Amino acid sequence: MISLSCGGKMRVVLYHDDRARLERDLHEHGLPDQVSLDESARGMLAVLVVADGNRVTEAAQRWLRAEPRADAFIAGCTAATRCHCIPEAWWPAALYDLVCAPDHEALLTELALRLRRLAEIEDVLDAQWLRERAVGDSPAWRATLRAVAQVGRYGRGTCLLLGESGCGKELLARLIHDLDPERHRAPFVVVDCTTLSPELSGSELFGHAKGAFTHAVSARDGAVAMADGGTLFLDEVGELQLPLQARLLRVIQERMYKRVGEDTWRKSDFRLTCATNRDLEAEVQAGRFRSDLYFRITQWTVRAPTLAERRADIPLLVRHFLAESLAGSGPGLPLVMPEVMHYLVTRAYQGNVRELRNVVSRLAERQRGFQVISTFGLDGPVPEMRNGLATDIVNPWPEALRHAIEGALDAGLGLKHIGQVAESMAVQVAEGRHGCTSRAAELLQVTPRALQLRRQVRTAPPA
Ligand SMILES: Nc1ncnc2c1ncn2[C@@H]1O[C@H](COP(=O)(O)OP(=O)(O)OP(=O)(O)O)[C@@H](O)[C@H]1O
Repeated sequence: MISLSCGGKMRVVLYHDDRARLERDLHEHGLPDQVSLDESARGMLAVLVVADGNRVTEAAQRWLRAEPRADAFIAGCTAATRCHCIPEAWWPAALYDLVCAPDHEALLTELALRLRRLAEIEDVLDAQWLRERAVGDSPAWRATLRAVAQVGRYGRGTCLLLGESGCGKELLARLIHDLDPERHRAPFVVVDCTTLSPELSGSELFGHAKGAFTHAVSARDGAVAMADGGTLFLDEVGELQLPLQARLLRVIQERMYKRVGEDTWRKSDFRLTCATNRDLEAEVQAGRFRSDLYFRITQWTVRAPTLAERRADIPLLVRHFLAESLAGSGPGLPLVMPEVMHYLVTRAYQGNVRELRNVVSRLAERQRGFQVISTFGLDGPVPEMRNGLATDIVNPWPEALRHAIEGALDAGLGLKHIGQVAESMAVQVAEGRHGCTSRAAELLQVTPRALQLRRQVRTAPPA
C-alpha cells in the first residue's frame, strides 16, 4: 500500500499533454502548501493522471511504466472518459483516489480539493496525539488510518468497521469521532450489541418512561439520546436481533425515536459508526441481517488489518504496551531482548492486538523492576531467530542495545542507569541459563544471597 508521508513535502508529478496549463490551473484552484510540483522536492511521490478521450488506459500504462516506484496514483477523468477507466484493467495497487468530474474545469477544482485533503490527512497521520494512540507505521495500518481520517474529517455518513476481534475497531471508531470537526466535543456512546438482552434492549437503546415495565421506577435516556450531537457506536452490530434492526433502521432514516412506554417522538442527531467481525453480507444473504439496514450503515466501510498483516508494527506496539504496563514504576523503558522480540513478532495472535497487549502486560508484570525483558516466563517456546520476516523487523542485539542506551540518554538517565541495564541483562542471561541458582550466582561472581537480594531490590517498587 501507499505511504505518502516522510515529514517533508508531498511530491506530485503531473502528467498531462499541456503540463504547464495543468500546473497553472491547479495553482489557481488552491493547491495546498504541502504539495510540491517541483520534481526535485524531497518526499514520496503521488502521480496525478489526467487524461482525455480514449487514451486513459493507454496513458495510465505509459505512466505506470515511467513511474514504477510511485507511492500513489490519483487518476482523474471527466465524464466523457469515465467509461474508459475500466479500473480492474489498469488500476495499480497504489491507486489512492479516482476523481471523476463532469468536465475539465470541474475536474481541476476537484483534484485541487483532493490534494488539499490528502495533504491535510498526511499531517493528521503524523500528529503526535494520533501516533501515541493508534500506534503503528506499517503500510497496512497507515492505509487504514488514512481511510479513517478521511471518513472522520470529511465523510458525514455512516461507517462500518470490519475486522477480526481485537484488531482495533473500537479504537478506529473513536478516532473517527475525534477527527469529526463538528462532533468531537460531544459524547461517544458505545453500545455492545452482544450484551443487549432481548427484554431490555429497547430501553437501553431508546430509553424508557417511568413505569414502562416492572423495574422502571424513573424515566431514563437510552444510548440514542445520549449520543445526540456526537457518535453512536454499535459494536458487534451483526448480533442485533431482527426486531431491533427494524427499529434502528427507522431511527437512522428519520433521526426520530420513541422511548419504551411513551408515545412522543423525540429527536437525536448522531453520527452512526458500527463494527463487526462477522461477514455481514453473508448474514444478509442468510436473512439474519436486514439488507436495507446493511446499506444504511455502509456509506463507508473500512477494514482493520489483523495483527498478522501488520507484524512490522509489533516492536512499536510492544514498547507502547510496556510503557503502559510499567507507567510510574521506574526510569526509562526496559530493553526487550531480541529473542523476546523475535518471539513476539513471530507468534500467532488469534486475539490480535488485544492478545499482544495481554502477553506484554504479563511479561512486564513478571519482570517488573528489571531493566531488561528476557525470555523468562514466556508462554511458549522461543523459536530460533531464522525467520526472514522477523529478522527484518527485530533489531539485532547491538542495535537493540544501542536503542536502549539512546533511549536512556534521551531520557537524561546517564551512566548509572545504563550500567543497570547491562547488569540487569547479565542477571537475566545467567538466570536464563541456570535459573536463580548458585550456578547463576557463580557465573556472575556474586553469592547466591546477593543474587537473590538483587532480585528483591529490582522487584521492589521504586522509591
Ligand atoms: N494501533 C494500536 N495502538 C494502540 N493500541 C491498540 C492499537 N490497536 C488496538 N489497540 C488496543 O488493542 C485493544 C483491542 O482493540 P479494540 O477494542 O479497538 O479492538 P476491536 O477490534 O474493537 O475488538 P472487538 O472486536 O473484540 O470488540 C484495545 O486495548 C486497543 O486500545
